[in-house]
Amino acid sequence: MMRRCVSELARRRRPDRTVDTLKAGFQCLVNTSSSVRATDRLRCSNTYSTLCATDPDVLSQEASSSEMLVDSFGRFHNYLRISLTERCNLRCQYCMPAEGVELTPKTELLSHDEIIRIANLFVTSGVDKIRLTGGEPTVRKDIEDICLHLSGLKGLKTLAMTTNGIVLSKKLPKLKECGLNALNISLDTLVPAKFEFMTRRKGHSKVLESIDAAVELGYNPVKVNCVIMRGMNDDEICNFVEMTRHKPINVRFIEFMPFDGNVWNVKKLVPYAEMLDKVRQSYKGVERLQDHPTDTAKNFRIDGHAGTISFITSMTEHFCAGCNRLRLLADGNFKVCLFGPSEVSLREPIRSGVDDAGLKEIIGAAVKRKKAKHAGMFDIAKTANRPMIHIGG
Ligand SMILES: Nc1nc2c(ncn2[C@@H]2O[C@H](COP(=O)(O)OP(=O)(O)OP(=O)(O)O)[C@@H](O)[C@H]2O)c(=O)[nH]1
Ligand SMILES: C[S@@+](CC[C@H](N)C(=O)[O-])C[C@H]1O[C@@H](n2cnc3c(N)ncnc32)[C@H](O)[C@@H]1O
Ligand code: SF4
Ligand code: SF4
Repeated sequence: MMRRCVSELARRRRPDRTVDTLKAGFQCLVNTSSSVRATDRLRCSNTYSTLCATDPDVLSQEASSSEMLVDSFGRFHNYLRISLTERCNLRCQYCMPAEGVELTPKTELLSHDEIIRIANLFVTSGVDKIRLTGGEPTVRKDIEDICLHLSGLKGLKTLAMTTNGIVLSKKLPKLKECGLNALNISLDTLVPAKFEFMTRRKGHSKVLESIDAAVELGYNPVKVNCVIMRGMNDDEICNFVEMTRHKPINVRFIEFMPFDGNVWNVKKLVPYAEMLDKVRQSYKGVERLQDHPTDTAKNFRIDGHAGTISFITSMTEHFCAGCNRLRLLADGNFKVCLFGPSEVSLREPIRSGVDDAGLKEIIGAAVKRKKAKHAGMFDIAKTANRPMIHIGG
């Protein structure tokens, strides 16, 4: 069965199909087939390699990429999320407890130079996309300098940021000059009073200003991240869809996920299918787009709208088979899965004088231990992880 599927992939290979599509198809087969024996996995993996062997994109990727970034399911990780800080100028209910979180002492946080050293190691090994997150990345005083150094790393194509937009509009022109070329801004409500309730802080109009500033500066699309919680903002889904009518933005409705201290409950989760239903009841011509195999989002266009909408369905339809993401936390811990509790420190070996080969060994071993998929929302909710503000999404 497995062999037949892989040959089918090979037979259907066409120049207009990207290698990523083939790779994701291959990964889905491996990850979803519980009956696949190790020998079959190997055979499939070889078939996949043969499929790709003549593709110039793959040849060049393989020449520059490292085994360190491939996990035991054949997933290649080209996307590193770096959490720059545990601090934030908001206190979102879904992300952190009201009383705040324990902060790591400053001496145990990665320095600017340590961040650049680790990022450089990943980029020279094949990472071509870095996302800066937090906490709130824009509260770091050296954020422009960090962007400048990271965007200068040879081989990095995308330097992205996820931000709450509170102080972004002022900083954005400089950040763009420093090489920030992709932007996701979080906004969960269009009602100022609700914003204050959800984030426990003021600043709604500043976030709206930042979204407009980002559009004016040519970020396209500006992605707007909207965590939907039942009884809180699920009545605003269509108002957010309306924002895409004239603005070239991509509004992404995110299923509420459980993390330490965010009082997750399945009753507060609005499943993807229900959100999509709501949109379809109010809009005609809602059409699914072709997603990239490594996308976190399921993407849709709506007839006549300048922008698009998406759903990030981590809880009801996970997308782990195409996972290409790794995480470096502000304290220097390396985390291979958003929901995997296991972490390994890169800060300690660096401060004990490890060389790059030693660091690569530590990283590679952690990547190889990565699980095929997360454990499911009910198990995740029972397992100790960190508060989201420490992980960065
Ligand atoms: N389950 C899961 N959720 C993720 C992962 N990466 C990001 N998310 C969630 O997706 C939502 C949006 O995250 P972003 O920081 O905008 O990152 P992204 O979705 O990778 O953004 P793009 O690179 O623009 O696609 C947040 O709720 C994240 O926690 C992941 O690897 N697994
Ligand atoms: C942790 S924040 C860090 C970056 C920045 N402070 C911001 O809010 O955009 C990264 C992303 O995770 C999302 N997020 C936080 N807690 C979440 C949760 N419990 N479920 C789903 N998404 C969550 C936020 O909405 C944001 O888009
Ligand atoms: S989601 Fe972002 S803005 Fe909100 S508390 Fe968490 S880190 Fe801060
Ligand atoms: S839950 Fe873990 S394996 Fe699944 S997509 Fe997210 S980081 Fe990747």
